[in-house]
Amino acid sequence: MSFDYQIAVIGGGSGGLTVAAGAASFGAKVALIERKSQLGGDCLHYGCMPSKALIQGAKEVYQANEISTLNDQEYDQLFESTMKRVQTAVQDVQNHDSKERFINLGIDIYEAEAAFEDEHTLKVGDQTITAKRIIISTGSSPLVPPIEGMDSIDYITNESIFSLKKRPQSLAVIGGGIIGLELSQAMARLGVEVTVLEGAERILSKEDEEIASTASHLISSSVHLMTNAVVDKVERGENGATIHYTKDGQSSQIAAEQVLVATGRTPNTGGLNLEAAGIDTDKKGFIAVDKSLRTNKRQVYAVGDCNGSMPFTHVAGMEGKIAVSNAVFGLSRKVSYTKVPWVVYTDPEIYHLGMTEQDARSVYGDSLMTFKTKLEHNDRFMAEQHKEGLVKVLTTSSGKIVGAHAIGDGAGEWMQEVGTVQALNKKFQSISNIVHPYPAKNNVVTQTADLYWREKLFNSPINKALSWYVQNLR
Ligand SMILES: Cc1cc2nc3c(=O)[nH]c(=O)nc-3n(C[C@H](O)[C@H](O)[C@H](O)COP(=O)(O)OP(=O)(O)OC[C@H]3O[C@@H](n4cnc5c(N)ncnc54)[C@H](O)[C@@H]3O)c2cc1C
Ligand SMILES: NC(=O)c1ccc[n+]([C@@H]2O[C@H](COP(=O)([O-])OP(=O)(O)OC[C@H]3O[C@@H](n4cnc5c(N)ncnc54)[C@H](O)[C@@H]3O)[C@@H](O)[C@H]2O)c1
Repeated sequence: MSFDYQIAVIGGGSGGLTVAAGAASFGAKVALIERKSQLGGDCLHYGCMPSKALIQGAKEVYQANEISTLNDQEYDQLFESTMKRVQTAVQDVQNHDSKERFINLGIDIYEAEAAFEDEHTLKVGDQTITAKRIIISTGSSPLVPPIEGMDSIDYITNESIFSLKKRPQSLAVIGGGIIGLELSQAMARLGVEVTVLEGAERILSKEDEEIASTASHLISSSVHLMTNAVVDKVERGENGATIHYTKDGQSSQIAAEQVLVATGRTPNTGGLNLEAAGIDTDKKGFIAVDKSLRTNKRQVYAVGDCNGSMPFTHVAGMEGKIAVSNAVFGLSRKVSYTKVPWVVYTDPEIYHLGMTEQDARSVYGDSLMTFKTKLEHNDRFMAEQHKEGLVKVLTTSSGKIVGAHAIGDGAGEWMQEVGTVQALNKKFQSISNIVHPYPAKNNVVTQTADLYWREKLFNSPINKALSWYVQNLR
């Protein structure tokens, strides 16, 4: 049977663009179908890029306010200029992810919504195309919880917050996960009164408990954080919305000019007509895949947010590369998430790799080794007076890294050293032998690795023999 294309990719975001460019560079005939007029997906338009631009702009406003207290008018102006800067940043990256770049790679781009007719055939607008293999990378959208009255208010999500033109006086954020906290802190720094309502016991429930509790303490200096706060109902208020919630059995309410919903993600599968191809989804509607990223239909793969694995851009990229090897070369490369880090871009940043202490303890019990350094014990953080935070690395007794976590100024950058060592299958203590420039922030990682030797030597017979040698023979 002949097909129009060897590979058809549905979705022109982080995952889809990796697959399309990779497959084309190996000589495959590729179709890329994206329903929006621009490529780039959520990360570029409503996610990573605008949020990081906003966070940086807000940080500068915060620093300006530390030097000289800003008034309302100044906050209004700075809010507007920060939002313009966000759009400029997105446009800069957009230029890099232009359609021309992909057309020049020999890819046929279709601007249309794709829907399956069968496992090799797609309806693409008013055309029909066939492909030997199809890779779905349709991403995800904000999951809006079924709270009474939600339809009656003009709530915002990550898809609309970056288009705000005017500074709201107040913002209620439903959800204290990564999106909720990154955006809450940035908005608070831009002069907005922010309240986070988190239904669970703690914010950042995927983070190590000690790290999340440090984050909670630090972020609560600018944002009002409420945990165990279950939103029961929202309604249109005089100037915005009224949010009714129950906290510790007590009903209460707050008013806010804007309400941001940040309560998780739902896959973009609605218009795909997966049933026509007989493609299975899991209970939450994410596309079910095996470790080779294949769906139950062997010629169809799914990568990125739509498969529900780990909703991060670098994961969509990693999965995209594996899907290219498997779909183009017929390999059976398997995906593994054990060495995938992430960063929460609050200030200070949070670095996360592998198991939390709670999870690792349940797997390794008393043999788990925990090495911790508070940033207040490191010269550079002392010098800069950014002493809040800590590093925590979890290893087996032989030094194999099973988890690494940190909260601190720039942690997303300097902690990756631990991730790199883990990816190279080296032991944590090997970092001790690498000379680091003084006083780079990553010295705190070396300090933590030194603790491994201290602990090992302290408990070992070699240490006792050495002490005897020094005391008696030197
Ligand atoms: C506020 C926010 C901040 C974030 N920050 C970070 C961060 O700092 N670091 C990080 O790693 N991750 C971050 N993420 C997550 C990251 O954005 C996603 O994990 C990533 O975009 C997923 O890539 P994807 O290719 O799966 O989906 P997307 O990039 O969303 O691409 C999917 C594309 O498919 C298209 N599409 C959908 N259905 C169809 C169809 N039927 N036909 C044709 N086209 C279709 C969509 O229009 C879209 O362009 C953030 C997310 C949010 C919301
Ligand atoms: N820096 C980054 O890499 C980055 C930044 C932003 C987003 N992301 C990705 O996007 C994903 C989605 O982020 P998110 O913050 O939406 O999801 P999340 O799962 O991190 O957090 C959602 C939070 O909302 C709470 N919640 C759910 N329903 C609620 C309700 N009705 N009332 C109150 N609280 C409620 C949950 O308990 C949870 O704490 C993340 O998991 C992450 O992978 C990554």
